[in-house]
Amino acid sequence: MTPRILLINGPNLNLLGKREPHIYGSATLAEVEALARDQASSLGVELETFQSNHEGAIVDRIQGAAGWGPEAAVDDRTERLRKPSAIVINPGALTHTSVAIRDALLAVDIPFVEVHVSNIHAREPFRKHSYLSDKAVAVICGLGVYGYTAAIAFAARHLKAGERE
Ligand SMILES: O=C1C[C@@](O)(C(=O)O)C[C@@H](O)[C@@H]1O
Repeated sequence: MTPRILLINGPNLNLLGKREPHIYGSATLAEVEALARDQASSLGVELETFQSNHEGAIVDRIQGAAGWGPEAAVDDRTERLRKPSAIVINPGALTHTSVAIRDALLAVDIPFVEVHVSNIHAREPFRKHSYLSDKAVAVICGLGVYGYTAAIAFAARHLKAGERE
């Protein structure tokens, strides 16, 4: 079965290209997702994308990846669970606050890569702490939106072992 990667973006990342372009660059989220989709298809993996400004919606989507909760991910055709082999997540500001997203990622037991467009260590002190980094397979920050490309390439190559039906 084709490996699947779930790309999640948190609050305000729908404003990529508009918000603080000197920090986040000029590419929009639609462009980032389109590039990620092309990259995934050339790597032979399926990609799902999800963005929300709401912590609970992100928790629901993560639970759904394991077939739990209101967003349970079931293949339309086969009705079988399509659990992703990896999650690539930029939780935005929730990185620095959300025990709930940490707990959801640990509950579903899907390896994840944490991505930040900016270098969170070169900004305000409160951005240095992440509730996810110690549980992430890898953390990428400061590469601009190329960070998503690097994360997907890594996930496709190294996290296929977690492949499940
Ligand atoms: O919204 C964001 C975006 C961010 O995750 C990044 O991609 O650099 C960094 C966070 O501190 C910030 O709140």
